[in-house]
Order: sequence, then C-alpha cells, then structure tokens
Amino acid sequence: MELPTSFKAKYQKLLGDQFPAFLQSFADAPQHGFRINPLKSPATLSVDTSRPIPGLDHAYYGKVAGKTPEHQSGYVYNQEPSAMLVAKVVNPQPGERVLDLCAAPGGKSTQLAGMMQNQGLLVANEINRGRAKILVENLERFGVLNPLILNETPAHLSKAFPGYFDKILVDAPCSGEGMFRKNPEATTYWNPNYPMECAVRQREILMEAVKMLKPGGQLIYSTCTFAPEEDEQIIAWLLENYPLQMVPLPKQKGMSSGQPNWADGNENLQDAIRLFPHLFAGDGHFIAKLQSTATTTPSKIKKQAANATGAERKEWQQFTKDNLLNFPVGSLLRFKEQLYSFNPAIPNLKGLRVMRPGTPLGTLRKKRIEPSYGLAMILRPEQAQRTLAISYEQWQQYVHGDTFATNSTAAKGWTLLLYQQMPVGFGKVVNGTVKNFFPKGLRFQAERKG
Ligand SMILES: C[S@@+](CC[C@H](N)C(=O)[O-])C[C@H]1O[C@@H](n2cnc3c(N)ncnc32)[C@H](O)[C@@H]1O
Repeated sequence: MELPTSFKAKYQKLLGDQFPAFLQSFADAPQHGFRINPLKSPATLSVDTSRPIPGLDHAYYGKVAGKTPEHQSGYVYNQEPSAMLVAKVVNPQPGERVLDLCAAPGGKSTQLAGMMQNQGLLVANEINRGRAKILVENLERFGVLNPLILNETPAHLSKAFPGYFDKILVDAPCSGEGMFRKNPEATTYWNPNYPMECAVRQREILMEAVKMLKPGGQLIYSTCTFAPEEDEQIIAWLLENYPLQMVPLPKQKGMSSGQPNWADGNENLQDAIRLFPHLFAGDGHFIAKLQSTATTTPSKIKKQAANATGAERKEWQQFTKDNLLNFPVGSLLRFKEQLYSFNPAIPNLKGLRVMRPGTPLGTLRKKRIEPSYGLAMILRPEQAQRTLAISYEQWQQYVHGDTFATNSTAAKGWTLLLYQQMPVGFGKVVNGTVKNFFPKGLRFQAERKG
C-alpha cells in the first residue's frame, strides 16, 4: 500500500524508534473478527470458534460469510477486533439509558445491546439516511428489543434528550488512518489538513453529546485514527471546556496509553487507550472515557404515550393468543401501518426523524395482523405456537423469497421457521406449502451447500 509521504513523515516524528514497526504493520493483512449474539436462543452454529479474542466475551478471530443462516438470523456479527473493545469500555448495564450517537452500520450498537441483555433503553442514531437503513437491518436481525433508532443531527437530538443518558458513545467520523489496511482508498483522500477538518466536526458532535449526559453520566469517545488532533487533542479540549473528568481505563497486553505530549501535556490523557497495529492484533483505534461532574438537575421531558387504539390492541391480543406463548403485550405504538412495542421511557417523538420507535410486531391489515420479520428475530422458539424445522435447501428458498413445500401434516397458520434451531423468519403454512414472508428488501441468493 502506498502511504502519503506527509503521513509517513508525521508519524516518523511522533513515533520515533517505533516508526519502522508501525510502518511495517501496513503490509500485514487486516484482522477479522466476529461476535456470537448472546441475545439469541441456544442453537448449534457452523462457525469456527477455535480462536477467541482475549478479554472479550463471545468474540472470535475469523469471518462469517454474509449469506449464511447464522448471519441472516442475527446469530453472528462480523466486526474488526479492535472495534469490539469500545463497547467493553462503555460497559453498559442492563436497565441503563444508552445513546450510540454515530451508530451505523451498528457494530457497537449490537454489542451494547447484547451487554444490556435487552433491559433498559438503547437509542441508536445515524445522521446519514442510507446508513441509518443499514443500522435498522442490523439491529433488527440481532433481535434487539425496543431500540429507538433515529436519523438525526446531534444538535436536534440534544433538544429532545437533555440530561437523559447514563452512557453516551461517540464513535466519531474520523480520518480513518487506523483502517488504511482494510480500506486502502482512504489513503487517497487523506491530506495533512484532513485530521484538523475532522476535529472541527468531532467538536461539534461532542458539544451536543455533553448536553445529553445525566449528572454523573459517562461519555465514551472513540476513533479509528492515529491523529492526535482527533484523539488526545479532542479530549484535552473536552476536559478544558466541560465539567468532565477522565476515567482510567485498564490496559491489556498490547494496548498503549494516551499520549499527553501529543496534546496539552495533561497527564490524565494517559488514561485513554491507544491501539497500534504493530503492538495489538487489530486495527488502529483510540478510546477515552469521561465522567460528568455536573450537578444540575436535568429538565423534565414529555414522554411518548402509547397510541394504539382499543381495536388495534385487541387485534394484537388476538394475534398473540392464536400464535404466541408467554409473550408480554407491553406498550403499543402505531407508526405508519406498523404496530410496535416500545420503551415507555422514550421522549415524545414528534418532530424527530424516527427510523424505528421500537420493535416492529406486525403490519396492521384489514382486521388482521401480519407478523413482522423483527418479531421473528426477537422470538425464542418456545414462544411460538407453531414452529417448523427446515432444511438448508428450504432455507435457501426462503431467503430467496420462494414458496416451498412441506409435509401435509404441518399445522396451518403463522409458523416460526427454524434452521438448526435458529429462528429465521415467519412463513404461513397453507395446504402443505409455506408462503414466504421474508422481507422483499432483504432477499438474496444463498450458495449451495458444498
Ligand atoms: C465510525 S462511523 C460509526 C461506526 C459505528 N459506530 C459502528 O460501530 O458500526 C461514524 C459515523 O458517524 C456518522 N456521522 C458523520 N457525520 C456526523 C455528524 N455530524 N454527526 C453525527 N454522526 C455523523 C457517519 O455517517 C458514520 O456512520
């Protein structure tokens, strides 16, 4: 890979005798990793778990192909190993209110949701509409219960959520130097001013993030760049301008400390983590954790009320009676033609660009409900009245959008399809055939089994 000359000169100066090893690491193949989803019901997975990533739960080196049952059904998520450490630093607890402010495509949001065990509130926001759609798909297949998924600017968001969150992750848009190995074309739009340009945007995002922290809440800032302008200098700026203090982060083998002398000399910057690819088996990353020392009581917000009509609630109750088992009804929200379950702690959604107010349960048709793919993704097999074990070939037909035959003794009605115990979606059994309800926008041609 051809690195820009001024990039090399900059890091030669900053890294001194470590520079040759740093430079050499750009010739190494990028590391791959994946996580197994702790939110899903037990199943036998065809994935290689022989190389666990040290210090992380459910995380392994390697890659799982996208067009496999494990991936489609949300049992696994591919993610670069260094990036997985960010959620570990966030350390969200079940029951907390957590914001992932720059969330797409959803690597960290899905990991945070797994750690929260579907208890509490996860708000995942992405400013870019196209990327927000991918975020929705990833959170949906991961089986996250009642996430609020937004497509907002940080400035607009901070008005809706003043002093609201226990934890806020800002996984900032950055110059991406740490990902050059994975994404070599990023070297072509790098220039010596690029880190400073990114830093301006990072400060704008953080200014809003700080407003949304509860007194005592924690702000986690991460980038995938080596640039001090976007790393230590941003944290130094935060410490100088806001009621925040550093939280020391324990370092595992291969992790480096933040560099005070790359910013204003504040010794507390050492509490941050730097990951250099020549010292750690992963790409370049920077992670810092700050705690709010503010004492002001946040202003009260108006909560979102359930808005499903009596008739809609009844239809849902009938649907659960006919098709589900031990599935709590919860708070219901009608949003366009969909019925959602949602977290009643969320603020009134009026005026916000909402991608998903919670978990989609089903589409309201004339006097009936068509269950959604999102519902299938949060169900455990024992919560469905009818399940059908399907073969790999039937799974291929299902994700391609085809109707397929089943034996004529299969019970009629909405059926949760299982491939090797993994719920993959709903089908409707009618006279020995399974009608396909796999979402049109997600259909794909899977490979033949070798
Ligand atoms: C590093 S990526 C996030 C990766 C994500 N956290 C994950 O783990 O999958 C940064 C994201 O910030 C978004 N972004 C860009 N400008 C932004 C802004 N002004 N405010 C908030 N987010 C922004 C980008 O669209 C991008 O999706």
